[in-house]
Amino acid sequence: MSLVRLCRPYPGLINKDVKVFNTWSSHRASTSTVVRDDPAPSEIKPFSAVPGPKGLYSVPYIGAALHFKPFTKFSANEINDLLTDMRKKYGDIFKMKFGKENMVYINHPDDAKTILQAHYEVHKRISFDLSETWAEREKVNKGLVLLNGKEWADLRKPTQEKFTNDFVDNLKKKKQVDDLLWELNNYTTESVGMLCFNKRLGCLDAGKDSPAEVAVEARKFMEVVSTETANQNAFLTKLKKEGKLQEYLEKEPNFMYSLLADGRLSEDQISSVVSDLFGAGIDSTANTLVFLLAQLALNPDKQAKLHDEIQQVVGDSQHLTKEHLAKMSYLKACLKESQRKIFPISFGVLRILESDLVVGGYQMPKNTMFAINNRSMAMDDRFYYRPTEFLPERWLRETTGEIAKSKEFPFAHKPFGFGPRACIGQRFAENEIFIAATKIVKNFSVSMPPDVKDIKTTLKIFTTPSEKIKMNFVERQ
Ligand code: HEM
Repeated sequence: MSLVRLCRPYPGLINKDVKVFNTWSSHRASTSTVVRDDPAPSEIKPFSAVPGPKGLYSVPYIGAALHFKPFTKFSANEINDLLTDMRKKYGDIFKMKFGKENMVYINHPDDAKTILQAHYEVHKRISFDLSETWAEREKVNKGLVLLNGKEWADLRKPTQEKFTNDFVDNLKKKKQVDDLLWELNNYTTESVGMLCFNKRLGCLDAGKDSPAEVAVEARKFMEVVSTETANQNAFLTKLKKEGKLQEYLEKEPNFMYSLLADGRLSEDQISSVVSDLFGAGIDSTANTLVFLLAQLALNPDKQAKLHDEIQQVVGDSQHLTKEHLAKMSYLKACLKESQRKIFPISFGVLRILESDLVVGGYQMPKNTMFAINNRSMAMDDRFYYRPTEFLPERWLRETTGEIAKSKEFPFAHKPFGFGPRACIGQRFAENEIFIAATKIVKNFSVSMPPDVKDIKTTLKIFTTPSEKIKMNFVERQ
């Protein structure tokens, strides 16, 4: 099983009959350039009228390949530039061949809203791995949904802080790192490993073979998951027999126990849930942290502003509390802005329609595949003031005027997706990122070599830097 399969947030495909549901876009933007009227029913156009490349480009499989080198200037890695080009040519909705199907690309927040808010019963997924057997995993899905919410995200806060401190101590010794993503992979593996297995994996211990290394190799990765699941199961069963389980759980809330206690799930199924979480939780958060720290390094004025906020809110306190985090609006704005500048999911948020739907004036039939082109919207000056700049201020509650126009288009930026199948790890990831960023910026001034002016990315499920990121960590006095 590939790590892509484990990490991808778009597991397999299932088919069920669903009700017909019709709606059309209702968002009203106040910015004159983007106000759009809902079409009268007589004006609704058929799917065949959705614009897009035609002729050879619409031949299954071959059509998609013709958009790339050597036929055009775009490499596969530059698909987002190609899509932005297409938007300029065809407008906010266009379709292109994706294998043998059509993929409809959505470039306007109104239409993104219509699609994300539509009614989905089964949430078919667009799979990147044809060997996927979702039916197997569907049985455990309810477990995942039950886990959605604040409680389990809070489970690991105290230990999270402990190993964030270890991570910071390591950085104090190192002073600079040549591969920031690798360091952060260790941090996020430790973090999500603690969530999944209730124990430290030792990723941050000097001189030890890092489980993060193990995690990038799929076979060993599954070994870690199944061994730890079995260990955890045995441990909890022993506590239960000894009558000590309740006491243990009160002191040490346990994520895996909530799955084991569910009774509907076998150990294999729990391994499957946990491997999803473990896989999805490593690359996603590590890359997001890399880009956040890189943006702060590239924008020292914003870093100074964040440091001021941290000093004001946290001061000399050794412990970060949730009250501290609640007050740090600039920190949250920095993360949101960093995710806007570099959208974490390379392909954007994807959906398959389960019933007919009018989107942007077109009648889209059931089973239409949509890609919300978040990256293109993020750089669109109809929705963002000076979109190429890192401006966390645009997200602050008190900011008004043109700079804040992004707040009128919440559906342009959904880095964790939306609705019942939105990211299950959002709160956990945000906590992890906020704690790490606060501790790092509190302790260090971060910078990159002076010749680095921007971050280039490469196309993976989770957007990742195309080159190793070197970062200096200069301890603050
Ligand atoms: C910054 C970090 C992360 C980002 C940006 C991110 C983003 C996403 C996105 C965009 C989706 C698809 C949502 C949709 O289609 O509406 C998703 C799904 C998912 N994410 Fe995350 N994620 C992150 C961290 C995590 C973590 C830490 C975990 C686990 C601990 C996790 C577990 C999952 C799972 C299991 C799904 C599939 C949910 C389902 O299909 O019901 N993610 N994520």
